[in-house]
Amino acid sequence: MTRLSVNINKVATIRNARGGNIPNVFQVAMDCERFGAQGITVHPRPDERHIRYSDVREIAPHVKTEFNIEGYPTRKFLDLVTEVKPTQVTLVPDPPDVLTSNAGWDTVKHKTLLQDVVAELHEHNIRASIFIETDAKMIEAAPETKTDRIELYTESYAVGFGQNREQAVSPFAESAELAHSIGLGINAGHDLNLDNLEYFAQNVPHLDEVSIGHALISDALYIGLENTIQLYLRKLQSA
Ligand SMILES: CC(=O)[C@@H](O)[C@H](O)COP(=O)(O)O
Ligand SMILES: NCC(=O)COP(=O)(O)O
Repeated sequence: MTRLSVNINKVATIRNARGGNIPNVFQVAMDCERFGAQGITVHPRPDERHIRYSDVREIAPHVKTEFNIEGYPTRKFLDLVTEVKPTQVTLVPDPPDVLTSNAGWDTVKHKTLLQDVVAELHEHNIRASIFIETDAKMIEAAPETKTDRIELYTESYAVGFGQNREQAVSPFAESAELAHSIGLGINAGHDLNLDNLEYFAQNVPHLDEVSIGHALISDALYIGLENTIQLYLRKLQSA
């Protein structure tokens, strides 16, 4: 079954808004696992607008499921991840000032950079994943980086889901088949939610993990974190 990795960035957004330690990001990570999450995802951005480097250092030794750290591979980011050695690092081509992730890697143009970074992650026994769009050329070039997985950037699916779900999901189903055929593991994320997740998981084969944050934490404001995680898990179980 596809693993659910809960992205807790937005818990840190609320914490930072008042400058204290409420909500306690570390405790939320531990509770997400207790409520059934099969992974914890964080995205420490250069401006630390939400997840701080100190959060990563506090959480890392205590995650019992899988710890996935996302980010652009600056030296500072790589020093952090090779220090804490999470299960997985997801490389994202985000410039520092971007509102949120909005593009996948150009695996042709940035082949050498990605090869070097993936090699460094592997030296520290960290699984590598690269954030990518449903572009066959980009996916076909991904194995040359030696990455273990790709993460399909699912914003276009979320945007198109309401209009025409079949049309929205088909590029992702095709991309997953292609990726699987060339030996890549398949993750997915960005703007997945309670409405669109089940159909995605039913129609995208070989899906190892989804990482979900913004919608899940927003849902938890209404129905509670434990109920929310259980609902997302049931969507994946019924797929
Ligand atoms: C890579 C990805 O799609 C998400 O991790 C996204 O980057 C979330 O980042 P924000 O929580 O800063 O929007
Ligand atoms: N990799 C996607 C992720 O971690 C969370 O994205 P979102 O659900 O906050 O859009």
